[in-house]
Amino acid sequence: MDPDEIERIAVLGAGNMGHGIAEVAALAGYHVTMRDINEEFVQNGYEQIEWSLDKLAEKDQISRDEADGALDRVTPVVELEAAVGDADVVIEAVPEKMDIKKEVYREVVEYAPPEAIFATNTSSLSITDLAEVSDRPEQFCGMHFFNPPVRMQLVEVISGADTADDTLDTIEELAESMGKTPVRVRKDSPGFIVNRVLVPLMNEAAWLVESGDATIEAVDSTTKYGIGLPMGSFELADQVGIDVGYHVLEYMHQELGDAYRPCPLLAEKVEAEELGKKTGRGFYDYEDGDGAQIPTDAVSEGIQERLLALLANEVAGLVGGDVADPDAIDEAVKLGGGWPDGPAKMADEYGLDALVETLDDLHEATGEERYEAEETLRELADAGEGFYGSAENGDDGTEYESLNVAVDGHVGHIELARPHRMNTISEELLHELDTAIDELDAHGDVRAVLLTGEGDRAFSAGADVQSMAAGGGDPLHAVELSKLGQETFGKLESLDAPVVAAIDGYCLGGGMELATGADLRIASRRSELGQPEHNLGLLPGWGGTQRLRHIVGEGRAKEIIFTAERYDAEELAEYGFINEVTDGEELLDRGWELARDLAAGPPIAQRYTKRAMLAGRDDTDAGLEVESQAFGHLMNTDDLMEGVTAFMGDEEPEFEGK
Ligand SMILES: C/C=C/C(=O)SCCNC(=O)CCNC(=O)[C@H](O)C(C)(C)COP(=O)(O)OP(=O)(O)OC[C@H]1O[C@@H](n2cnc3c(N)ncnc32)[C@H](O)[C@@H]1OP(=O)(O)O
Repeated sequence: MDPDEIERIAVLGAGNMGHGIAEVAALAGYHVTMRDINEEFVQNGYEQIEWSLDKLAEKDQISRDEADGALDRVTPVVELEAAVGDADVVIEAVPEKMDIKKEVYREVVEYAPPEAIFATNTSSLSITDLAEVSDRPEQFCGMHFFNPPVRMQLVEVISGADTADDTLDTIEELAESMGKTPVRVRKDSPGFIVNRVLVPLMNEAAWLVESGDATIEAVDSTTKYGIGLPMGSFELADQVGIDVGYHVLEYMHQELGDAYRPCPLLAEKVEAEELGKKTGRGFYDYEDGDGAQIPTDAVSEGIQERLLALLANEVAGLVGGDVADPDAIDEAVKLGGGWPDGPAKMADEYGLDALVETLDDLHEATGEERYEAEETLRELADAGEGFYGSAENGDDGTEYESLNVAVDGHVGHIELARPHRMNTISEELLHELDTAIDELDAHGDVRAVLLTGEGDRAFSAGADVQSMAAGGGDPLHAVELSKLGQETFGKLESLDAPVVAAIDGYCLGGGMELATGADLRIASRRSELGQPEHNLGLLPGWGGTQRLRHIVGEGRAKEIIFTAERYDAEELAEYGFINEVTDGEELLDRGWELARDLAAGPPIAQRYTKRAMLAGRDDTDAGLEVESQAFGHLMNTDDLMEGVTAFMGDEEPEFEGK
């Protein structure tokens, strides 16, 4: 089916996932029938959609008209025939039990049009087994959304044994049209990508404690502050539900063998109905205790190596089994798990040879199958390579992980590319930004720079507080980190080419300090800006105590820093921080327009104007000296001749920077 032909989508199941998927589809403009087995369930789901759309409109993430339009496109039904009778795509999100799902498909085939594609939102069950009970295995695939669908970017698109490539292409385009990022899972393998990585990690965390080799505290401190994942392993298990992870693990154990034998510690928790946050108690106590309080200083190198070794082995299993490539695995886990880096990259950085050695030692000591190194992993380690090849084989161009950097005409574009972490600024991002600024500066064609944040939630929510806390907050390291931010943003500020920051969404803390380094700032109306560092007991340590006052004046700078309030774009336009406020959908176009206009300006005059203004900040005489010297230099330039000639001839000048 051609993706453009899709108009009507049936979503089966109005529970958490079902109503979330229905909402996302309706927001993308599709007509959606949402079906559940009784009036109460389906009505509940509909009310949840209404509530969620309302929240999005309240937060200005969509307009009120868009919210109303999306709700109008959702029809709640109980009759299956009414739900699927004229559907182009049927997305099934009924309970995660093979027999319930099969029963649904047996009925659906009676009513759905023959050309309709079936997509199941299962998180781990076999697509091939489910497809068998339908009458169209080649038009059947997995379409695994993450919870909550309206906020989570990732959709795993999974091939069954007989799925046609066309079907996968269409469902990927459908996911894209819903604003999601699809990642293809080439083979129907238990847990697909994200669960195949996260669930064994949870199991190994439990085995570490079960065997007496580590405490929950140390494992979570290492996971969060050593490896840098968003949550401790036990904290994550409590968040997701220990029973949920346990059942996926049981299924993997059954399908993939003893390497996935669930740790008894997990079984005990499930038996005791201590399932995590939802029951008030899991590995942490959320009712009578303080929940997950994870120390920053209990990181252990041994635990880190063991967890990374397990992760590397899972990645190798997926790559060797031709389920997915390392970059697809990394993208899926970053988007689905909110990880700052993917497991393949982390394993490469650690060194696959060291991780294989760890696995071999553990295998020899315990005989446990999960420590048997995958052939793919051993081969790569023996060849001195990583999942991404060897460093020596890399090409000359810089590869960025946390940024997207491109040159379009005379404009260099730097996009902060950690949308899954609100484009927060990690140390790695600062280093990359430093490199990107140098590269654009040295690039012969770049005459203006545009700075943006990927995604629709944040320009940047500031320093990545979690990675800052890593290492127990070493003061000497923090001094260096502060200097790194100051210098990098200073480099942007003193770049020869003018810089435009186009701000959409949150622009907080270090994000605002970064924007302060730009020459012009435009922001969408819904943006919220501020220096909230005092709320955290910090100060704006990336130049914020100095640079902001030059733009808004000392009084306003103190107000912004001391109150730590969030300001809207209009207010900061009044303070002189924002040059122009636009509607959300116009921001990017306007940013490009402005950057292109500046790129068409006289480069030498622009460069010296920036230098004179910077030099004169604290020393007007120094600034005036730079200004007069520059004025003299300009007399001798082709650009001056071009400017004057164009003016006299009433034409647009074409400056060349000579
Ligand atoms: C020298 C420089 C110093 C600094 O920059 S210090 C940091 C200054 N920045 C802040 O204090 C902002 C902190 N963040 C927030 O206040 C809120 O977030 C927002 C207002 C930006 C958004 O709120 P909401 O829409 O309710 O989303 P959510 O659930 O709070 O955040 C989504 C995910 O993003 C993570 N996150 C947000 N900001 C940061 C940050 N600065 N460092 C690390 N993570 C951050 C959260 O934890 C969460 O993650 P999960 O989905 O895994 O729970």
